[in-house]
Amino acid sequence: MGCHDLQEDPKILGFQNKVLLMGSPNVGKSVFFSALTGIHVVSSNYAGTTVSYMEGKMELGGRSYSLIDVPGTYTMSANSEAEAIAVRFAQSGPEAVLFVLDATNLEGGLRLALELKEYNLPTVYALNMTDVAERKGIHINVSLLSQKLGGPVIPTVAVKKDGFDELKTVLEETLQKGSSSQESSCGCNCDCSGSSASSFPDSSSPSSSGSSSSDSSSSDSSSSASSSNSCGASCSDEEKSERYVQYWEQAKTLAKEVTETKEVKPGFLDRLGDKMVKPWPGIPIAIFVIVLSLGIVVGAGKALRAALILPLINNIIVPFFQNLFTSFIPEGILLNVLVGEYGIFVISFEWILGLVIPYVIIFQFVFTFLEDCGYLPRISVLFDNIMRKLGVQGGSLINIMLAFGCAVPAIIGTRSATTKKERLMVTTMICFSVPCISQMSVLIAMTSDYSMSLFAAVLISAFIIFISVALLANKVFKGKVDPLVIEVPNLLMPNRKAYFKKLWIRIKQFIWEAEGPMLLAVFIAAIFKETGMLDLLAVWLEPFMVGWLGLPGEAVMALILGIVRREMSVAPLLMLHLSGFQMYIGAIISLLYLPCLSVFGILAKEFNAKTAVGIVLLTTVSALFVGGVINHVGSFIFALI
Ligand SMILES: Nc1nc2c(ncn2[C@@H]2O[C@H](COP(=O)(O)OP(=O)(O)OP(=O)(O)O)[C@@H](O)[C@H]2O)c(=O)[nH]1
Ligand SMILES: [Mg+2]
Repeated sequence: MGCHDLQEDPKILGFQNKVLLMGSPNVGKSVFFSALTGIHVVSSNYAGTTVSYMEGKMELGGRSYSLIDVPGTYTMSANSEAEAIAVRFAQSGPEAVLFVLDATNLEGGLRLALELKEYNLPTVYALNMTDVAERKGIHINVSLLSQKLGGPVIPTVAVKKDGFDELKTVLEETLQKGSSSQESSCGCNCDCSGSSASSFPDSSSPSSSGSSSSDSSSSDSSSSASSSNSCGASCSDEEKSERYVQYWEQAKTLAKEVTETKEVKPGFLDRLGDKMVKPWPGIPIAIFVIVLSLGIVVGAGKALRAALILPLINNIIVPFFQNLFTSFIPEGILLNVLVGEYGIFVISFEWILGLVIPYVIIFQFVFTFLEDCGYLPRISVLFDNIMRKLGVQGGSLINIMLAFGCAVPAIIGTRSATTKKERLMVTTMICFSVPCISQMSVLIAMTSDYSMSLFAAVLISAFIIFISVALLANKVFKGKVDPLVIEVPNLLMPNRKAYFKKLWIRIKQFIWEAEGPMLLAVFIAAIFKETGMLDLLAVWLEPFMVGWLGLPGEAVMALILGIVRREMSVAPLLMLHLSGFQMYIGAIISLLYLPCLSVFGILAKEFNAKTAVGIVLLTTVSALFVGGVINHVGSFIFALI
C-alpha cells in the first residue's frame, strides 16, 4: 500500500541515502538540521514552523547523506498536509531516523516514537531541551529509556550543540549497521488488531528487543479497507482510534517509568509563562505586549527615519545623484526619469530606504523575539474562544500574526491547518485585511505624519474589516473547523546567537526578495509620470477617481503600482498633499486592495489559479467599492456639520 503511493511522489523517493529528522512539533528539529547540514532554516518557538520538508547534505563517516527536516507531527495518521508529508517520508525507505524528543514533554514525543516503530526504521533518539528540563527539576533515566525504546538515546541541548559529538558518532554507527542489515525499503509493518504494541518492548523485559524487533510478518495493506497512504491509516477508523489510545497509554506508562521530577520552585519564566495563558492576567498582558510592540515599531521606526535615514537621503544621497546626472545629461525626459520629482534615483531611496526599511528592521526585531520566546502560541490559546466565534481556531492566529511580516510565509504556514475550511478562511482573512509590514510602514508614515489619531482610525478600521471579512468568509466557506490542539511551549529567553542569525537572515531575505519588485514599481512610476502617461490616465479616469473615490486623478498611480507591491499602493499618495480624509480613504483602499504579485503567485501554487484570480478580483472590487462608499458617506456627514 504505502510503497505504491510513493510512486506518485518521485521527489520524496528521489533523495539518496535519506536520514529523517522526525519528532513532534517544536522539539528543536530545525536547530538540529541547521547544525548538521550548515543550512540555516527558520526555527521558532511554536508548533508548525516547518510545514514542508527541507533537504540538506550531511557528511558522516566519509559518506554523504540527505538529511530531511520533516515537518513536526503529533501522529502518523496524516491529519494535515504537514503530517501527510511525514508519513510519506517514513514510508520512503530511509536509512535511519534521528528522532528528537523534548525532555520537558516526553509523553507526547514517546507517543509518536512508538507509532513510528511500526515502520521498522533504525532510529537514534536525541533527548533535547535537557537544559529546560533541568530548570524544571525533570530528570530522565536515559539508559532505561534507551532500553525501553530499543535504540540509543543521547541527551542534547540543540541550541548550544551540547551532545552533538556523541550524537553524530552514534548515528554513524547506526547507519553502518543499518546499511549492512537493511532488507526492505518499505518498513510499513503495523497490525490493526492492536498487537502493534509488540513493536514496543514489553516493560517487563526491557532489554528484550530493539527497534527492529517488531513482527515483520504482521499484516500489511491487505488487511486494509482504507485508501490512505499512512501505515497506521490502513486500519479502519475504529481500529485507528483504538491504536491511538493504546499508544497514549504506553507512552504515559513509559514516560512515568523513566522520569523523576523533583519539586523545584518554578522560576520567573515558568511562572510568567503559566500566567500568560490564563484570562487574568493573560489578557491585560497580551494587550500590553501588543501595544508595546506597536509602540516600539512606530516610535523607533519614526526615530530611525527622522534621525538617520531621511537626513542621509535628503542631504547626501539624492543631491549626489542629482549633481552626477545633471553634469552630463541635458534637461529633458531622460534626466527627469533619473532624478526628477518621480526620478528613479530619488523615489527609490525615498520610498524603499526611507519609508520601508526602517520599519521592517524594527518589526523583525520585535516579532522574532516574540516568536522565539514562545509567546505566540500563548496568544492563540488566550484568544481561541474569540477566534472560534469568527470561524477559525486560535492556533491560526500564529499565521495571521506572521502575515504582518509577509503574507507569503503566512499562506504557506496555513498548510498546518487541519481542515480545508480553516485554510481558506485564514488565507482570505490575510489577503483582505492583514497589512504586511512594508505596507504598514508607509501607512504609518502617511497617517502619523498628519496626525496620530488618523493612524489610530486606520488601525481601528482595519480591525473592523478583519472581523467583517472573517464573519462573511465563515458563511461562504462550508466545512468544519477542528478544536484547537496546540502545545504551549516553554517560555524561553531566546538564544542570542540563534536570534540574531535568524534576524539577519530575515532582513537579508526581505531585501533580496522585495528589492526587485520595489524597484520595478519605482521604474514604472518614473516612466508613467515623466512621459506624461500619468496625466493622460488621470484625466481619463477623473470621473472615477475624483467623482467616486474623492481622490485626485494622479492617485491612480497608487492603484497601478499596488499591483506590483502592497506598500506601493500607498507610497504615491504621499506625493499628492492630500487632506486627512483623503489619506484615510487612500489607506482603506490600500488595506483592502489586491495582494501583491508574490501573494498572487503563492495563492496559485498553494491552491489554484482560480482561487488566486478570485481573490484578486474580490479584493480589488471591494477596495474600490468601500473607498467610494466612505467618500460619499463622509462627504455627506461633513456637509451636515
Ligand atoms: N532552551 C532550548 N531551546 C531549544 C533547544 N532546542 C531548540 N530550542 C528552541 O526551541 C524552539 C523550537 O525549535 P525548532 O527547531 O523550530 O523546532 P522544530 O521541531 O523544527 O519545530 P516545527 O518545525 O514546528 O516542527 C526554537 O525557539 C529553538 O531555538 C534546546 O535544547 N534548549
Ligand atoms: Mg522546524
